[in-house]
Amino acid sequence: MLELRAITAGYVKKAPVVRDVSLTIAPGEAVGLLGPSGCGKSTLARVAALLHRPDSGTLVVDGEPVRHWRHRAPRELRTAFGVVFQQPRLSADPRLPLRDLIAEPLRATGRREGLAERVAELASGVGLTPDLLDRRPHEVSDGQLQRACLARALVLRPRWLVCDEMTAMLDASTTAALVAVVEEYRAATGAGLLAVGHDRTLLDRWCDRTVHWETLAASARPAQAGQPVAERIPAG
Ligand SMILES: Nc1ncnc2c1ncn2[C@@H]1O[C@H](COP(=O)(O)OP(=O)(O)OP(=O)(O)O)[C@@H](O)[C@H]1O
Repeated sequence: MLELRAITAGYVKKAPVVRDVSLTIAPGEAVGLLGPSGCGKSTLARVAALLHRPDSGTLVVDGEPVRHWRHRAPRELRTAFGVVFQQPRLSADPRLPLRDLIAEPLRATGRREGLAERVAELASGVGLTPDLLDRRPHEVSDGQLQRACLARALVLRPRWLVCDEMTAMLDASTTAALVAVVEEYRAATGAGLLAVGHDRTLLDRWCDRTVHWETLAASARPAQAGQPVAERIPAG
């Protein structure tokens, strides 16, 4: 279970961009998060993935309240999350060939055994041909780089995936391919998913339910009769 309880977070102490927001994702569940640009979706996603410390509120991961974020978080908790961002070029070291980019988390956590095989298996899974693995980010397309970033997010076999507008820059066929990779991984491992986006149709198809930003702050307070706190839309 991933529980964001009454989270307030932002970048300037007295002007939080996320105020009193609560959201719970059940084990294995896929939740889509929709909302207008600039409302704070990415900030909340970063709190959920241990990348941004909230000003107040509690994040509970699989029953454990989180006390530390970023490099201070315990490694086993940090590696429970795989994160993919909207702009792969901002999250990829431009010096690394794609094979090293994908392997980065394995090296950083000292898991070198079977590294080459794991990278090859994931690269093939996300649709990267072997010749692309020797190229650096500036030598591949956005879609190819995003495939590598997704492989990197999966390489440590996370229990939770946070996809923050993962497909916003991509065409329809690459979008479908990346969503299929995420869903295959989730089917095989039971990982839960928070998918942030603007494309309601995509999120409705992809996720078990889609939540609207406007309803999230209300869910921190007792719901009033007749007031929906989240919208459940059947997948497909
Ligand atoms: N590093 C930062 N420093 C200061 N302000 C920031 C920072 N990152 C985001 N913000 C501000 O916080 C607010 C929420 O940003 P956030 O990226 O969480 O929104 P979002 O809902 O994900 O938007 P979008 O859908 O456009 O990606 C915005 O007003 C943004 O300008």
